[in-house]
Amino acid sequence: MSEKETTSTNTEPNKEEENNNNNNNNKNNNATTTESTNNAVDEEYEKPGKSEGLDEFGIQLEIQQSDPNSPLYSVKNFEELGLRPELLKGVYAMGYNKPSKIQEAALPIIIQSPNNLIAQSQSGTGKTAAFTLGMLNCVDPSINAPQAICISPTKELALQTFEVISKIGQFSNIKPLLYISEIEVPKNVTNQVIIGTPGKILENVIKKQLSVKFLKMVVLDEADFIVRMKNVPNQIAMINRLLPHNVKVCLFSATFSMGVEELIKKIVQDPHTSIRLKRQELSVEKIHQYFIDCGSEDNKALILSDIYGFISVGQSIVFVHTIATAKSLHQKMVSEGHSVSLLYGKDLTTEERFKQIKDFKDGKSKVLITTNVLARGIDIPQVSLVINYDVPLDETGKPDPVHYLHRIGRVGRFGRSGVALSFVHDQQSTNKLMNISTHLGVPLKELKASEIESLDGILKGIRNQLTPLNN
Ligand SMILES: Nc1ncnc2c1ncn2[C@@H]1O[C@H](COP(=O)(O)OP(=O)(O)OP(=O)(O)O)[C@@H](O)[C@H]1O
Repeated sequence: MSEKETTSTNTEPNKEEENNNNNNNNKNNNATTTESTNNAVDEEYEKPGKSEGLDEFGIQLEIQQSDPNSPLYSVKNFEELGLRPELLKGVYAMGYNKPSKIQEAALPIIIQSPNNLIAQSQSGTGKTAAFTLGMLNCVDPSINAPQAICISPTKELALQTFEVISKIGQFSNIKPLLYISEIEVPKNVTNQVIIGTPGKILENVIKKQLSVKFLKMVVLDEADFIVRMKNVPNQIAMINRLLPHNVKVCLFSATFSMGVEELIKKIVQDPHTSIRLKRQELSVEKIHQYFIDCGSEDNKALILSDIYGFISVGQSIVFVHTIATAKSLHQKMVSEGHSVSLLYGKDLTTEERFKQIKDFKDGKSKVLITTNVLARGIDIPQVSLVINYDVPLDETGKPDPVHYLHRIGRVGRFGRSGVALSFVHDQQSTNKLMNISTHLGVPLKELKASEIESLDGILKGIRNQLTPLNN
C-alpha cells in the first residue's frame, strides 16, 4: 500500500491487512475463543427496568426510541423477535432495552425467512447486534463446526465484533473464534462462529482449511467496502461452489453506493432488502457538523494544537489522509504533552494496532490519530469529537461522501450527540468539502479560527445533553 492510506478498495486493504505478518511477535498468539459462562446467576441479567434510574442520556434515548422517524424506533420489543432465551439474556447483559429499527427489521428475516438479506442503516444504529444475534440464533450449539461466518474489513473491527459476540452470546454454549493473521488458529476448527478478515477467511475456505460443510450463514459487515476489495468477488464466486445449499448471505452497511449494486447482485441472489436509505437520510441527525478555514496547509497543525489547548472534555479522533501526516501530527501532539494513540494499517503489527486501539478505548489516551483504516465500524461511545484534518478523498482524489459519513459516524452512536469538524485551507479543499455537504444535503456550519475556544462549550453542552445547540 502506498504512503496514502485512503483505504480505497483498489489499494488492496485486504492484502495490507493480511500481509504484514512476516515478523510475528504477537505474544498472545493462541486462538482467541471464549468459554460459555452458563453458570451466571439468572436474576443478574433481567430486562433493564423501564425509566427506572435513567440518567439524562437514558431519558433522551427513550424519547428517540418512541419517535417513529428515528432510526432507533421500534414497535416490537426484543422478546418478540424470535430469539432463544439464552440470547435474550445476553441482550439484557448488554443493557439493551428496546431494539432499533434495523434490529427489529433484520432479525425476523434472519431468523425466520429463507431469504438472503441486504440491510442498510445509519452509523451507530445497532447493526452489529442485529447480525451477531442473527448468527448466534442460527447456530446449533451441539454441532462443533463452523456454522456462521462474519467477514469484517479490518482486524480492529473483527476484534470488536468478536467481543460483542462473546458478550451477547455468553449464556449460550457457542464458542466464537477470531480468525485473522498473526493469531494462531486451530487446524481443525470446532468453533461455531468465525469472525475475521476477508484475506484469511476466504483463502482458507478455498484451501479447505476452514470447513464450510455445516455453514448456515455468512455476514459481510461493511459489505459495500468488502465487495469492492481486490480479489474478493472472485474468491466469493469460487467459494460459492463449496457452500452447502441454503446458506444465508447477509450484507450490512451504513452505505451502499450505486457503484456496488452490480457486484452485490453477483454475490447475493434474490435478497430481501431491509431498509434502504435515501441520500438525505444517511447522515445522523445528532452529529453537529462544522468546518473551519485554517488559511493554509501549514496552519492546520497550529489550529489543531490550539483546539487541544482549549478542549477539556471527551475523547476525539483525528482523521488524516496519509501515514506521514499521521506520524508527524502524533509527534507534535506528544511533544506538546497530549496523550495520543496512533493507528494506521501499514507496517504496524497486529499486536501494536490492538494496543493502540485498546489504550484509546480504555481512556488511556484522549486522542486517536488515524487514517481511513479506522473510519468504519469502530464503536467507542465516549468519543464526542471527530476532526477531519484532511477532507476525505477517494482513490482518484475526488471528494468522498462515503468516507466522510463513516468517519463522522464515529460520533453520534445510538442516539448520542457529537461534533464533526472538518478542516479546509484553500479554495480547492473548500470546494471539495462543500461538494460532500451538497451531495449529502447537510449544511456545515462555519467555525471561525477566532471561535475555537467555543468548541469546548459546544462539547460540554453535548456531553450534558442539556444545552441546546443553535444549529
Ligand atoms: N438496542 C440497543 N439499545 C441500546 N444500545 C444499543 C442497542 N443496539 C446497539 N446498541 C449500542 O449502540 C452502539 C452502536 O452500535 P453498532 O456498533 O452496532 O452500530 P452500527 O450500526 O454497526 O454502526 P457502524 O455503521 O458505525 O458500524 C453500540 O455501543 C451498541 O452497544
